[in-house]
Amino acid sequence: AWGYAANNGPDKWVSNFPIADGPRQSPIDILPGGASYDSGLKPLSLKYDPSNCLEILNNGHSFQVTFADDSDSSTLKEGPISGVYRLKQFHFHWGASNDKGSEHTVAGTKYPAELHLVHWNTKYPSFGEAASKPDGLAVVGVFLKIGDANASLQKVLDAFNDIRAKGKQTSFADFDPSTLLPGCLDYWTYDGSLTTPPLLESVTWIVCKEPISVSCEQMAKFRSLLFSAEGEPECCMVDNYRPPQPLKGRPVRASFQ
Ligand SMILES: CC(C)NC[C@H](O)COc1ccc(S(N)(=O)=O)cc1
Ligand SMILES: [Zn+2]
Repeated sequence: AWGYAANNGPDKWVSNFPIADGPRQSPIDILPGGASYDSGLKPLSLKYDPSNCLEILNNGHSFQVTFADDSDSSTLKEGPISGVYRLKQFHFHWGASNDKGSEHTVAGTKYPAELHLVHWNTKYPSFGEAASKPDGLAVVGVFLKIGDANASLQKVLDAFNDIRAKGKQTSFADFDPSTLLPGCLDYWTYDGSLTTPPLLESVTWIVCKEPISVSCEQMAKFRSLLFSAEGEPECCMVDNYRPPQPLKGRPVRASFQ
């Protein structure tokens, strides 16, 4: 099965997922100078209902917080998208040290971690259906930068003791993911893909320019999770990021000047 090790990592994915060499793969290195300001881009409209928060789980690649998506109570609208997209889950990617970990990079700069808020287009019946459509998903990416401890993030990290190993999950209620968003919602946007297998080219990427803070101690907590399941040799969950992929002529637009 795919992973992030030398024998099953990003350079090996193309053998089982040939779309890995496709025309709209993610992540990318964002060059601010190469992005074009588009005054037609609207501000993001993110409205989340904490009561939709269901559980937190270690899926062996990252940890994710899953939301009830059977109504339009936690949604993304406006921005570069048309229609209504529902929040399905959020998760992170991070490094073994603070000099790497994000998937998108900005003029070559890597952040220690990156948050992904995954939404699906309600013109389709489900996340699974939407995931195979070119306009099926919209993922909001937020960079994490070393600084003050993040009180909102700490609530998520406090649940880690129950999900240390692959396959573990626990209930996680009443969390408002908007508390993880930066104050300024200026963004870059481009057409891309899932950054893990099946690497489907169905994602409108919306990457926030402003990072949120995370402390060194909080980053250490991320690194206490395991890729491995209980009873297997322990393997720390670190460096679960795909490196930037070729832009292949895609435009990157900016919502700000
Ligand atoms: C094809 C569907 C049904 N299954 C997909 C699977 O759940 C993985 O989903 C995802 C969802 C989001 C991302 S990312 N890092 O691009 O935000 C990657 C994989
Ligand atoms: Zn992701």
